[in-house]
Amino acid sequence: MRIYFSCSITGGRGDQPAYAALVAHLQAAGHRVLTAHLASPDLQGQEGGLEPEAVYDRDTAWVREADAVVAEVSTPSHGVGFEVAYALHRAKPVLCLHRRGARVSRMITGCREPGMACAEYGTEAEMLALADAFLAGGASRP
Ligand SMILES: O=c1[nH]c(=O)n([C@H]2C[C@H](O)[C@@H](COP(=O)(O)O)O2)cc1CO
Repeated sequence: MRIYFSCSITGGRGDQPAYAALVAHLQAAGHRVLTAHLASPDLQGQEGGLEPEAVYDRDTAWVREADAVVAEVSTPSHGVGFEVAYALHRAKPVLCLHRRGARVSRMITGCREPGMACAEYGTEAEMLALADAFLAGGASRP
């Protein structure tokens, strides 16, 4: 599947190791992660020179191209929240994953839009298993 992986940049990069593990796992399973670069530890260097309009146009095109969105939402991020809503309103299945105990907006955890799934994990292995289950079944929902 073509997957738009979404994660915090401006909101903070404290969960970057989890982003990297998730993207590597999805790629190893044969998925095409359109935004794999977002998991990189030196992302700011790669994205820093881009104009905001270029980022917006590129990323919204990738969301439209994707079969599903997998977002790691433990670290609050305007961009991730926007991408989640943008995807849902184009009937893309969305999975929002967050660490147990992370403070996540109730606009995410309370969202009951068609195609939306939200799950918490305790360990990295649990996070990966949740993503697998979503892509194997839940991601086929309209
Ligand atoms: O430079 C960027 N490149 C980029 O692709 N994004 C997108 C992808 C991420 O899933 C999301 C992160 O948003 P934010 O920067 O508000 O945390 O927005 C966001 C930025 C910076 O706002």
